[in-house]
Amino acid sequence: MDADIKKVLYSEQEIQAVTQRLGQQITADYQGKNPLLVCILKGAYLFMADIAKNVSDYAEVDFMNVSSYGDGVVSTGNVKIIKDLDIDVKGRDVIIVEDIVDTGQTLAYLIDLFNGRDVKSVKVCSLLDKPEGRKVDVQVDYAGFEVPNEFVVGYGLDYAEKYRNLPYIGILKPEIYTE
Ligand SMILES: O=P(O)(O)OC[C@H]1O[C@H](OP(=O)(O)OP(=O)(O)O)[C@H](O)[C@@H]1O
Ligand code: HPA
Ligand SMILES: [Mg+2]
Repeated sequence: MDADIKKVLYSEQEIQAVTQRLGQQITADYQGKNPLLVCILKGAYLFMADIAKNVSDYAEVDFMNVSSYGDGVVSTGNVKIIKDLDIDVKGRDVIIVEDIVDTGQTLAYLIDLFNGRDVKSVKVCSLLDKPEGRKVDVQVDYAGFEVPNEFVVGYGLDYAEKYRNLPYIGILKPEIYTE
């Protein structure tokens, strides 16, 4: 599978170190608050597990599946809810756990949605941030790594559902999606 990867950006070890750092920051900031960690499927499935293990105070977890890329490398701009949360977010301190913030459209949609559901607070923890991809202005409160304006895969991130199980983050060879 590595044959499709142009360059490895972050190794499994580097990702582990960053999830520890972010987990410790969240623990310090949410002492005694029982935050709700909301995993945005499918991309954040591995990151969520690592973040949750590194938050060493009480936290709850829930899962939401939203999609806007389908099988392509460009956002359709249309964020679809495939599975909603089970837990009521009203009055909760919500932390959205994302794999990547690219155009920012998914995040903007989710923040609006949660504010409309009367959360007490909503913050964002994303493994990757691609600032050059931004179309809407959104803020990432807990960010792992900045990535260049290229299509990246691995550690949860896919192209047409492939590569999610790679243990590292890499740039996908453009010929894979242009040929
Ligand atoms: O900032 P944006 O441009 O909105 O992109 C970020 C979102 O896009 C990807 O989800 P995708 O729609 O590919 O669904 P998936 O997580 O199931 O792959 C990714 O996992 C983020 O949720
Ligand atoms: O670079 C990316 N890779 C995979 N999924 C994505 N969703 C938004 N940007 C990306
Ligand atoms: Mg995807």
